[in-house]
Amino acid sequence: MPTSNTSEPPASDAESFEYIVVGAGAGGAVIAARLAEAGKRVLVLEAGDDPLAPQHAPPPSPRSLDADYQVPAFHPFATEHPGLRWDFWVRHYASDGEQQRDWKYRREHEGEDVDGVLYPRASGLGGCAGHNAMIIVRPNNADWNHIWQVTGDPSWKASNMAKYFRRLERCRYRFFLYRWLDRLFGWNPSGHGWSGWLTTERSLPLRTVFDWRLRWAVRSSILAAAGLLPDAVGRWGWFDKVRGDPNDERLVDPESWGLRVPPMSTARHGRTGPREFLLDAQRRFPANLTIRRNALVTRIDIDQSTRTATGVVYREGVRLYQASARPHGRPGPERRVEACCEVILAGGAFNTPQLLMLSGVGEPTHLQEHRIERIHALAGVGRNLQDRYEIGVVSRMRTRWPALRGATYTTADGQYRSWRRWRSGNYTSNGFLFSVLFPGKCIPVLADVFCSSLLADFRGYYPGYSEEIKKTDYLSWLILKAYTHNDSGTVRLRSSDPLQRPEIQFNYFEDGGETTEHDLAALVNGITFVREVADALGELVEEEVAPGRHLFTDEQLRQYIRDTAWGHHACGTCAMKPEAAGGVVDSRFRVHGIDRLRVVDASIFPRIPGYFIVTSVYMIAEKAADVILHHPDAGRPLDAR
Ligand SMILES: Cc1cc2nc3c(=O)[nH]c(=O)nc-3n(C[C@H](O)[C@H](O)[C@H](O)COP(=O)(O)OP(=O)(O)OC[C@H]3O[C@@H](n4cnc5c(N)ncnc54)[C@H](O)[C@@H]3O)c2cc1C
Repeated sequence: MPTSNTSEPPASDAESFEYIVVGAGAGGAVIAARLAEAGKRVLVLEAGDDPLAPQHAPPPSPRSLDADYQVPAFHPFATEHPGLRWDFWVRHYASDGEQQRDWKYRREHEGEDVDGVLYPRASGLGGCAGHNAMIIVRPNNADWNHIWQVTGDPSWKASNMAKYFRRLERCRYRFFLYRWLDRLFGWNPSGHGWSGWLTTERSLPLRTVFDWRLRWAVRSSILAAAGLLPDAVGRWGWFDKVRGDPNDERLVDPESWGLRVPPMSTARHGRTGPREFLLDAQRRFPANLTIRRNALVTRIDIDQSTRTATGVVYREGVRLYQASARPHGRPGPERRVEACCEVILAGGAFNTPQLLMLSGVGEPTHLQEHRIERIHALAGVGRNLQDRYEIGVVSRMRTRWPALRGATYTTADGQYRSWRRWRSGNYTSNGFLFSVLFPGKCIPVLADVFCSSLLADFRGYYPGYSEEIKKTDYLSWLILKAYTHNDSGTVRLRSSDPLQRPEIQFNYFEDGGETTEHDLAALVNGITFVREVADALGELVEEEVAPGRHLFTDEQLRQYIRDTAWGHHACGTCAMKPEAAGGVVDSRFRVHGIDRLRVVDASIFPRIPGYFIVTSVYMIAEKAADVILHHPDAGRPLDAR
């Protein structure tokens, strides 16, 4: 019988660190780097490898892992690269009939019974920040104030959280005078950071500027979009004043709608992020930071009598987790390592709840189903799974975009050479042109519909989707519904085998009531909006291929949305709320009822924040470092407290 934990004293020969961080993704890498900088002895255990300097050769692939990781335009290929990818298969609906209406649904894939829709994740140093689209958009103030309301902890107030964005960012796309005014006089109206670890840039490839057709298309779309927004003149004034910057503090919340040009997390137009920060911290503080790759944590060791996390158990091996590309390596023997201060979980919204449940923390009947010995009953583990709803409106153009001539999205073409030699050209961009934000219906002030245009054929995630990105005669609008009302998704164990993926059920549009109607209505508005913008392109467009203009009534569009929506910002499965309200962690990231165990990743959000989630994850990791380091007991082993 698989038991999760014992109350035996730890083996005396086990290695010991002050902090053990599980997972080196957006949350884990940042907190580990900050703790190591502060002089703590930290061990990072990461199931994946380093994409740029792998310990083990990645599985054979025609594509270069190095380029897919670094080149902004190659991010879709990074999500399908066997050296990085973790494929999850998720259900949007419990009913088979409803689920199978989605053409992206697969019953079987590569000889495996998958029964779901592909949900890409990345494993390796940087986690999903190693394959994401690098879009950096800070959340609204309302998101932090909501956590303050839920927890009663005033340190979550937006006015306090703003400093974390400044701390982490190294903005390189706003007027340099701002940097000096901040440095000399402490005057910083834009709220940007100038010397953090996350470089943010924008890209404006000359080829797109010189492509008259694209220029005309962008101009016409912007004018059409601006004309559709209320108070077009006032909003244009704001756009001009802050250069369409979604991260300018003056635009967060009350002015959160209008036209935007989101920046990317790139340094000299190559991907940068938590991986680079973590490795830099290791270079600066080698004695403090140990990083073990290809190390899958299978259990948290929790002392039953004191309910205290004392360490973790892990297994070494290449691509051990079933979500990784095959071939899977052979799992090495179980190894145990002790944390004399704390264990910090940062495995992401799917893996952190899985690990807690495997370790005996979760809903008692569910643990019993899998014959896992219960350490602490915590019903909220794996509940409250949330995501955006996303929809694509895709048009085929009459001719190819001249700016994309010769683009093969491989290392074999001139555009790649131009990126590699000069860091210039189309591949410096992630493909997004500009975005429009507006309130879809439900929240009158906060924008909840985020529409972005990109030069590609993109209709969601399914095996091989990245090949479609190579088409050079398409324009897609990605409509993202923020502040969705669905919090009934779940992550549950499929088995007690830690190498198996959990069962993920999003329960889309679940409540069927007014709030579902709000979400659907907002998405219908999004489709109508981008269609009107696309109409401004007149003869340039050959045909709308998805949804297709034959679908035009509200009812038809709602059904289309239900059938094809997807998401990629999963969060909330270890929510920061009081235990009685279904919470898993308190406002100091501590797991309710278990001592010396924290969670610092996307799973802690009680409500899905903002529009793109990774900036919020970076900010909470910065906050968690403050919470841990400024606590009077920080760094003191338990028996000394
Ligand atoms: C395709 C895609 C594109 C995206 N684009 C954007 C974007 O442009 N902008 C944006 O803001 N957000 C984007 N996101 C979302 C964002 O990148 C993620 O939400 C964010 O990285 C989540 O951070 P995390 O720390 O919770 O988890 P992750 O970044 O997923 O990190 C978790 C890490 O933990 C490791 N791990 C898990 N379990 C274990 C274990 N048991 N033992 C050891 N290691 C373990 C994993 O290997 C992984 O490296 C995108 C997401 C996807 C999937």
